[in-house]
Amino acid sequence: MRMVVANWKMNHLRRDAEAFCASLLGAYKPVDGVVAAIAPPFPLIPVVSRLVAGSAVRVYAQNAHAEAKGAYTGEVSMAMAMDAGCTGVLLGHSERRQYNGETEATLLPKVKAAAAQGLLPMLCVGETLAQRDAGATLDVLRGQLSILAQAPEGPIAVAYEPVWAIGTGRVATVEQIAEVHAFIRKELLALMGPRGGDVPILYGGSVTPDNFQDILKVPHVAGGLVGGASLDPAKFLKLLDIAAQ
Ligand SMILES: O=C(CO)COP(=O)(O)O
Repeated sequence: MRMVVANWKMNHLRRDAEAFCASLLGAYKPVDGVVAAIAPPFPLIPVVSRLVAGSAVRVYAQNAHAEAKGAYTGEVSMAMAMDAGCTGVLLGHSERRQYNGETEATLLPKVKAAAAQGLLPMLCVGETLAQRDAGATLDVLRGQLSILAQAPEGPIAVAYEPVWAIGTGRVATVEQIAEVHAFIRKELLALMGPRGGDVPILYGGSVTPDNFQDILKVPHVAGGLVGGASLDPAKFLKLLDIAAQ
């Protein structure tokens, strides 16, 4: 199975989402074994969900809270995300680790809450440039993945996004991706047992239609988590086409 996930981050207003979905759905031909998902900002989740209803396109949240409800001003629960039309949720994106203090301690309850709600948790991991330069990449990833030793039952996905490749146009080399994805697979098997072999591992970081084909050829790469290029429906469609090949 392959996945192409559009992470819109904090971009687009309703009119942009409407135009995007009109272009996408006008040309999108679902292919067995290729999952297409859009992760819009919270206010656009119901908008996009309504627009893609009846199509094969899935909607994910970019984050959600671990608690079921209560006095958490500004937060959105897993149940709310699902109620608005989501089937999955990104967790631990590097921007949330950087700006919102997400750590393994906050992420494990979120992974559990997502799974309990029936949302696909997609745990994002990745090293900074300083960590890579210090030779600490695999240690950092080992730490970020460690919470999956307590992974709940049910499907789970992982996205490897080297922080230095996000929004920089500086894509990781296929050798770098190959090394890390093989390492992540080994860790998942060690942490989760045989089902760690089935966890899709996506690559993210300056994915474009120009480099996606080569990235998908790397062993243990199950797709792309795409930021910038996913804002353009033509590019998102091209990425889906490439994933279908
Ligand atoms: O962070 C990303 C997706 O979650 C990657 O963003 P870019 O594709 O813009 O580098």
